[in-house]
Amino acid sequence: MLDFDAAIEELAAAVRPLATEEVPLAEASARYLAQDLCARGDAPARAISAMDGYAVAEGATRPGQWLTVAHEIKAGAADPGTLSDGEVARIFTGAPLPAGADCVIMQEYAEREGSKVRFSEGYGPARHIREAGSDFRAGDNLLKRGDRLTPRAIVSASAADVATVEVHARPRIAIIATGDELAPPGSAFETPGALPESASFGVAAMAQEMGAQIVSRSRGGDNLGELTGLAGQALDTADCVVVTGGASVGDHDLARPMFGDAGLDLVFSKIAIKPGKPVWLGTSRGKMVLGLPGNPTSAMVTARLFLRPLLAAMQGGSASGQLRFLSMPLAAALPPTGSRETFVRARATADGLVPRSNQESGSQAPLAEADWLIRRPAGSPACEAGALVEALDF
Ligand SMILES: Nc1nc2c(c(=O)[nH]1)N[C@H]1C(S)=C(S)[C@@H](COP(=O)(O)OP(=O)(O)OC[C@H]3O[C@@H](n4cnc5c(N)ncnc54)[C@H](O)[C@@H]3O)O[C@H]1N2
Ligand code: MOO
Repeated sequence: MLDFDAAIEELAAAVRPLATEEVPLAEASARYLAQDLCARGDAPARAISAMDGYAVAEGATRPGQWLTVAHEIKAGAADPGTLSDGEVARIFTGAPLPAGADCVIMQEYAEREGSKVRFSEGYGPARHIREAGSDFRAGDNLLKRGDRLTPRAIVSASAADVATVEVHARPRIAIIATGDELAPPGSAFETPGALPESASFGVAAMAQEMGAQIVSRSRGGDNLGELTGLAGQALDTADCVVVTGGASVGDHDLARPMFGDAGLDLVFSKIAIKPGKPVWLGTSRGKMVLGLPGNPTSAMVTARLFLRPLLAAMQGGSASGQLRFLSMPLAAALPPTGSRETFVRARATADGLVPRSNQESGSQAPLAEADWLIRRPAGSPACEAGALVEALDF
C-alpha cells in the first residue's frame, strides 16, 4: 500500500491546472493567482504622517516655544508646501509631510491659540512618519503565481494598484453519494433501513470553502446501471467528480466500476492511513475522479487530506501547501498506533490538543468538535500529555 506522502506526490503529478481568466479584484476573493503580482508604485508614495498633530522641523522645536501654524495638510493633499523658520503645519494621519518637516508631534502634546501652537514636554523621540516606499517599492513582487487571494492578500493586491488579476478557473465539482441505505436528511428516520446521507454535505462544504462550484449532487443506490449513468452525467459537466462510499472491497462497492464505461485510469487506490484506507484517485475522460470512503469520518478526513490539495492544485496552487502540519502540544495521552499512519481527530484548547474519545471512522457527532488532525506515523508508541505532535487544521 502506498503511504500518505507518496500518494500526495502522485496526486500533485496527476493534476493539470484549469484555464485562466482575468477578473476584477472585487470578484477575486479566494481565487488562485495565475500571475506574479507586482506593485505599480511605491507605498506610501510620499512620506506621510502616522498621527494627527503638527509637522515640525524637530531641530528647531523646543517645548514651550510658540510657533506659527502656517499650513493645514489633509490626506490626499497634492502639494503639502514648505515650512519656513518658526513655522509648523497642522497635519492629519495619512497626509504628506511638507518640505522641511522631519517629525510629527501628536496633537495631545499641543496647546493651540489661534494661529499659534506650542508643545509640552514629553512628546518623545518617535517621529511618527511613514517614509516613502517603507511598505513596498514600485516593482516589488507582492504576491506570486499560485498564491491564494485570501482576505489579507486581497489588501496587498489592491494596494499594488491593479484593477484586475489573472486567476485560474474555479473547479466545477460533481458529487455522487452511493449506497442503497442513504436518504436525504429530513426523511431518513421515518424510512425503515435508511440513514441520513451526511458525508456529501461535508464534502460539498469543504469544496466550496476551497473555491469550487458544486455543479451537481446526486445519490445513487448500489446499482451499477444507475451509477454508471450518474458517472457519465457528472463527467459531462464537472472538472472533478467526487464519489462517496462504495470504495471498499464489498460486493456492493461500485464506486470504481461505475466509471468502467467512461474508462478510469487510477492514480492511486488504497493508502496506508487510518481512517480512510480505501480512498482512491483517478482520471476519466480527462477529469479528476476522487473516491472517498463512505464512513463519514473517513470521508471528511480523506477530503481534508486529498480533496483540498487536489482543488488547490487544479487552481494552480500547491497541493502540499494545503498540508502544513504544525507542531502542537498534546493535552492528553495517546495510545500507540497500528500498522497504518493515523490521523487522530482532536480539539484545540488552551492546554493543547485534546483527542476526541470516539475515534470510530463511522462516527459523525465528534466531527462537529474536532478541528485538528494529529498525524501519527505507523507503529508510533504511546504518547504522553505535553508531548509535541504534528497537527493539521481540519
Ligand atoms: N473486508 C473489508 N471490509 C472493509 C474494508 C476492508 O479493507 N476490507 N475497509 C473498511 C474501511 S477501512 C472503510 S473506511 C470502509 C469504507 O467502505 P466504503 O467506501 O465502501 O463505504 P460504504 O460501504 O459505502 O459505507 C460505509 C459506511 O458508511 C455509511 N455511509 C456511506 N455513505 C454515506 C454517506 N454519504 N453519508 C452517511 N453515511 C454513509 C454506510 O451506510 C456504511 O455504514 O469499508 C470497510 N470495510
Ligand atoms: O480506513 Mo477506514 O476509514 O479506517 O474505517
